[in-house]
Amino acid sequence: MSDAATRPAEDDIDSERAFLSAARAALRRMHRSVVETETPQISSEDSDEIWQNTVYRLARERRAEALVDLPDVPLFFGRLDYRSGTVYERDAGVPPTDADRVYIGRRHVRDADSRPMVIDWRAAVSAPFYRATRDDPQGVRLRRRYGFSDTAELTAYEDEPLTGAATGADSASALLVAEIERPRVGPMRDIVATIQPEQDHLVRAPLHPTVCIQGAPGTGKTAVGLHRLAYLLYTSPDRLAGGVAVIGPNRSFLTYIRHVLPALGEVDVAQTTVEDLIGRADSGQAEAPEVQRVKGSARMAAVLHRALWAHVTTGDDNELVYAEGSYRYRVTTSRVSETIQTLRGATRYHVGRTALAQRLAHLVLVQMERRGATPDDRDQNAVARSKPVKQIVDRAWPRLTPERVLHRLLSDAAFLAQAADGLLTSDEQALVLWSKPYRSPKSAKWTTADAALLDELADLIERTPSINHIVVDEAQDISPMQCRALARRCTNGSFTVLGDLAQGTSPWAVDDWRTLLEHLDQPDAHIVVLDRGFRVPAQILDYAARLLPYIAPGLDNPTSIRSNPGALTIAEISHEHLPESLVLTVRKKLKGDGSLGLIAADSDIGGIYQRLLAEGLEAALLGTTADALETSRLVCVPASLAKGLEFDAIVVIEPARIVDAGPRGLQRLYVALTRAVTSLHIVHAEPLPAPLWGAPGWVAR
Ligand SMILES: Nc1ncnc2c1ncn2[C@@H]1O[C@H](COP(=O)(O)OP(=O)(O)OP(=O)(O)O)[C@@H](O)[C@H]1O
Repeated sequence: MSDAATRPAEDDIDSERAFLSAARAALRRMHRSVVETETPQISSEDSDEIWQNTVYRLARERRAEALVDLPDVPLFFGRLDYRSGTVYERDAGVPPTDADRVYIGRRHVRDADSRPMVIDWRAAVSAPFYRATRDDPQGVRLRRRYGFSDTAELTAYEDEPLTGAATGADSASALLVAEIERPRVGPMRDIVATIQPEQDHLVRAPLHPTVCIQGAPGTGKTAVGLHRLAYLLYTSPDRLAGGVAVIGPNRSFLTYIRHVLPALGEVDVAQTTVEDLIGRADSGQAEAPEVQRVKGSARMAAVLHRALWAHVTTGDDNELVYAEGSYRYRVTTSRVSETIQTLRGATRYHVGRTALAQRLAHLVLVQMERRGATPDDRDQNAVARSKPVKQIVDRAWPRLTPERVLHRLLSDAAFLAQAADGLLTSDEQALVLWSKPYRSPKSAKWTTADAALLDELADLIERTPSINHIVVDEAQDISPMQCRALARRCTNGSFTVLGDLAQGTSPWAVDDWRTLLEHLDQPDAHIVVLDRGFRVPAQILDYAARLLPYIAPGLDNPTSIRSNPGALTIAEISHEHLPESLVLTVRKKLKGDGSLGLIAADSDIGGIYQRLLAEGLEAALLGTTADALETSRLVCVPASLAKGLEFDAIVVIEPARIVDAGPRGLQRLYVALTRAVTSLHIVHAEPLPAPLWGAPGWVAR
């Protein structure tokens, strides 16, 4: 597009600035009018009307909040020009203009006569801003993108005429590149001004079916997922009234992305990890990967189902005798057993328990009626709650908690063998069985994998409430049992699944999306690939892609929209000089703008951090404070927490130690190598992992 870009004339910039001021004034007027309009109060003692008053008041407060002008957020970022009369109808007597201009921004702004000044980017009218091309201009004659200073002052624009023949290979927009390369400080920014066509198709894809995005590092998966949610909340508020959530891989990542949705006007979205969503785990309770793998397998669902229902028994001495005055009503053991058999497994466990009490009561009531009595619902409930009925129910269908069932399963080898027969091998059973059982369910320390099992049991016992849409980021790392936990929280809803098979580092990491989508109960999901990288310059991305044949042979090498010949440097240093060389590198890098991330094996990063502090450098250690990414430009990142993050410059220390730190080490290294926006510097004393041998062509010593 740069062939068509124009250098803005000062006059034009002035008139655009004037329009921006006018739009700001209009927004202030809209805000004032909401604040000053009296909310109709229905004066009444009636609780419905009091409720209505509250709803009015809250809606007005929310509307007023949405109309606050944020001084550092530009009110619009783009413009579409159409032939006059294409978009707006002219009022009689109003002289025609040379073009219909549609300004696109983060929200609607209208003038005093209710004519639109700025259109919300999510409105259908805004779609051509992201999608129109010279081949398919959609009526657009010119697309204009604006550049702003950090204080939201309009400083530039870039024009792209869409009339005339396509010129073939367009290079990346200068404003897009400038936006990506704008130095980072703190949390992730929205990309609403520069969403690319392939991303826009995903952002605006319908709510159903589920969309699954396989994307190389830095292709914008997270950005797309968050913008898609903002879009869906705008276009389908009623269908999402039951709730939505964003699931991220860890709390540091959630802190990193937490401002994106609020900047897009969505302040009420729950953002959490799958572990926090499920709850129940004792944080830090470690477990061997091979045990986690068995516990995370979907076969465990059938084991748990059997284990739970094994508690429902018929027995030989279940005769029910209900006494009322001098009368005795009897229900025989075989009748009781038959009732239990019909109910067993037909509903959730606790519903079945209540139903059993009611059915037994009903059998007693039938006898009362036969005797000429006319019992009603109250009598039925009294019998259901009576001691003889309760005794039978407690014996045949005991009250259970998920913890009680799982405690028994993981401590009682015979019970496990019975529940897991034909589902888990004896080796697998031995793996999951506790070597030193906890004394009681209360004293048990539950791991992350146990939490998903408890959640499964909880749902078998009582239905889990469901919401309407879940965005799952870094989904490749989620276990089948965790997928089931998500699926049951979104029974009739849909998902946006984001991930990269090459970045799978958990013991459960999948190597195909269809399997994971089956566990999420979304077999009809659309799988879409994003392979145009925005974050990482080509030199770094190509180098990291040397790992792909080893970690994800089915994936093609990604491409990058940016090239920077000096982006990658590698330094081999002796063990002895490495710490000192690292400090020098850090000092040098800090002279530039933006953020600097140091990534090393988890066991090494603490020492590196201490060394930097001892050298008087101001650094933060990720994972120790919630706001590490905001308090310092220099952040030490344990390799296991690097996922999803990005920094302007990255230093990766001792790649071989990152690889050797545990299973899926090459995948962890791939994540570490792909975090840089501008430059990646690798420092090592130990030999590099074999796939990285051989000079990439720009090695620094
Ligand atoms: N259209 C765009 N305009 C501007 N910046 C973009 C665009 N798309 C992506 N980016 C930027 O590229 C970077 C990478 O985006 P994002 O984190 O969403 O990628 P990802 O695919 O989730 O990466 P990873 O797999 O490494 O987590 C971010 O800084 C994001 O803002």
